[in-house]
Amino acid sequence: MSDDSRSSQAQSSVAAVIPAAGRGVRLGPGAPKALRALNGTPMLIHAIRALAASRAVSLVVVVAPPDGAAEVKTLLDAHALPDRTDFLVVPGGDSRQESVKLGLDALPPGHDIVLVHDAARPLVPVDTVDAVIEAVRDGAPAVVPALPLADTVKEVEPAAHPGDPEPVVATPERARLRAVQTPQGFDRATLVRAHETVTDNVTDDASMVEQLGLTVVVVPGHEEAFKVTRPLDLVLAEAVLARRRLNDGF
Ligand SMILES: Nc1ccn([C@@H]2O[C@H](COP(=O)(O)OP(=O)(O)OP(=O)(O)O)[C@@H](O)[C@H]2O)c(=O)n1
Ligand SMILES: C[C@](O)(CO)[C@H](O)COP(=O)(O)O
Repeated sequence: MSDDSRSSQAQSSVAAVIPAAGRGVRLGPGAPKALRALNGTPMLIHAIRALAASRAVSLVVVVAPPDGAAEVKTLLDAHALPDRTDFLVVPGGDSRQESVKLGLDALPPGHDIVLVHDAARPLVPVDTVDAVIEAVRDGAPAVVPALPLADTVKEVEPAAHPGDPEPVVATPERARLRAVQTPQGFDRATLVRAHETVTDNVTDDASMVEQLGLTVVVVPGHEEAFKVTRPLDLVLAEAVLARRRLNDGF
């Protein structure tokens, strides 16, 4: 990338889309996952604060549960959030991909870099957010934070019937595998094109950019950017928050 284009990217403002429309089936019965409390505060508010902690982020688009946009607007009004950040709330869709697309469609002009961040990753540190933004500003069309795996991974032939044993097909070389987190960062035009082009249902936005044949760059992720998916993740999230409170001297 030339010095000129790098400096114009460096000044471009960053918007974040936060898909928060999921039910949280794997977490068990209750309110939509993003609205459940962690240390008394909704997970979504933690996630918004984590993104808005980056001084580069000037707009956050929250993609609310389809029937929960009004409730989310009320939540945003009721919690302290940075003045320098603007907020929009839009209703989401049936899949994460659809929800992200609805958030993208609501983005006003003027934001050339877009982050997509799961509400279900409420504790991502601001340094990770900034590292993703910096890599996009350095010219990568798509950037994902990721960590090496702790476990060996097996590819299996999925069971035809529940309870049947699953034969192992392969053991991928672990050193080449990464567990991918969010926020994922994109040159906005690339992300829009990916969402307009790719029709299969995928689990993250970066894989849509891969399907366009473009390079996706990995930056170091963070253990605290884990996704709250199952009940034990709530225990871990509360423990991380308790440790942060101790470290902050509260
Ligand atoms: N229709 C959907 C489904 C998911 N998400 C969001 O995508 C993120 C990652 O999804 P996941 O952790 O799988 O959340 P859920 O879909 O809620 O979880 P589950 O599959 O257990 O129901 C979450 O912030 C979730 O709110 C969304 O905005 N719209
Ligand atoms: C985007 C993501 O968080 C990256 O790890 C993940 O793919 C979301 O997957 P889920 O099936 O919606 O939990």
